[in-house]
Amino acid sequence: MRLPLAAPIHDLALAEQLSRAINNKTKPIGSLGALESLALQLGLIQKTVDVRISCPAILVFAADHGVVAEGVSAYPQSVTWQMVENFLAGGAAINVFARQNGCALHIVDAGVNHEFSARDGLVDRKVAFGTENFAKAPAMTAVQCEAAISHGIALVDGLDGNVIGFGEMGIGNTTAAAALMHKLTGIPVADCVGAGTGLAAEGIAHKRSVIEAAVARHDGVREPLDILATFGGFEIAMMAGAMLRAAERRMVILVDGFIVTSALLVAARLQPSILDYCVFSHCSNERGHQRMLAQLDARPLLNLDLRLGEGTGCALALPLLASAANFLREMATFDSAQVSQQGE
Ligand SMILES: O=C(O)c1ccc[n+]([C@@H]2O[C@H](COP(=O)([O-])O)[C@@H](O)[C@H]2O)c1
Ligand SMILES: Cc1cc2nc[nH]c2cc1C
Repeated sequence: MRLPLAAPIHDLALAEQLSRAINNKTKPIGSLGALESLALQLGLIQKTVDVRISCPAILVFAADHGVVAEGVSAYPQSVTWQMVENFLAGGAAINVFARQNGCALHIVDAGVNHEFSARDGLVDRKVAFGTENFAKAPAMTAVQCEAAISHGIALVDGLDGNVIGFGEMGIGNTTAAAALMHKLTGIPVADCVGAGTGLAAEGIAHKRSVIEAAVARHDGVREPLDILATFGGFEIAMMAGAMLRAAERRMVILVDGFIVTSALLVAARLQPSILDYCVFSHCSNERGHQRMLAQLDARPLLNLDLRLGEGTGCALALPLLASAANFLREMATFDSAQVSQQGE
């Protein structure tokens, strides 16, 4: 399988041109804070000072996880397909926020343990009816893992816009994400596990022991793609593939919470330059997300104690991304508005 290549966005001359454009706007230097760094990043990604957000889309990747058989989630597996139906009916939080912000929403069945009837709005890329239980066997075969990555790549080729937001739905996927985090960063499992959909302390301790035992069982696994196949999920692998292709196409990658960031961890091990294209929408309340973000040197835009997933952080951060592009394109300069500069 040929993996997409992400070119670094570094360009000193353009960075200077962008900084000059940002500093010439009618505001004290630096006063738009994180929006200024965002505008600079957008300019470097799009290779222009004329930055714009066009046709943003959020993709929600849904899949099931065999490891739920170990009792690692507060909710039953059936919630995955039931929430997919809710997405298709327009009633979930992500539907509300995407509608509110004029963002297209695509629901992808990456591997839900349910037979859906075909219909508009559901993108069928089912690799299998859920992964294997990684407490007992690798979650997926290498072939399944490659299939999921390839589907992710192809899905991005079908998009017209220049911003892609990542969301997911999958009961049990915080267990997969925590295992990936541990394997890819070396951070102790205890610091990677959290409440997920709402486990109490006892449940979190059990989840930790399930992951620790599985990590010991699959001891020799070292390479990022092997780690992904052993502990990941179909939605996580599909997101990793889609992220890699999005960066190759110089799209902005909007990152949601703990699970989406775990897919990015995998992708960044394969292609470190992918991080140049990422905008981190928020810091999730899931324990572990803060440290995961720190591993990636990421500064999230929002801190709202969200822990929902679905791409909700992306939808909420989208207006900030638009504000960054719009201030750079539309604000008057000191010259054009005849406003005196510092010390003039
Ligand atoms: O995005 C997050 O940071 C996040 C944190 C905790 C839970 N979730 C969502 O909750 C589900 C996984 O939780 P769990 O407890 O079943 O592993 C899955 O559908 C995720 O979208 C999402
Ligand atoms: C109801 C519900 C909605 C979700 N959305 C994302 N993960 C979820 C988990 C549950 C349990």
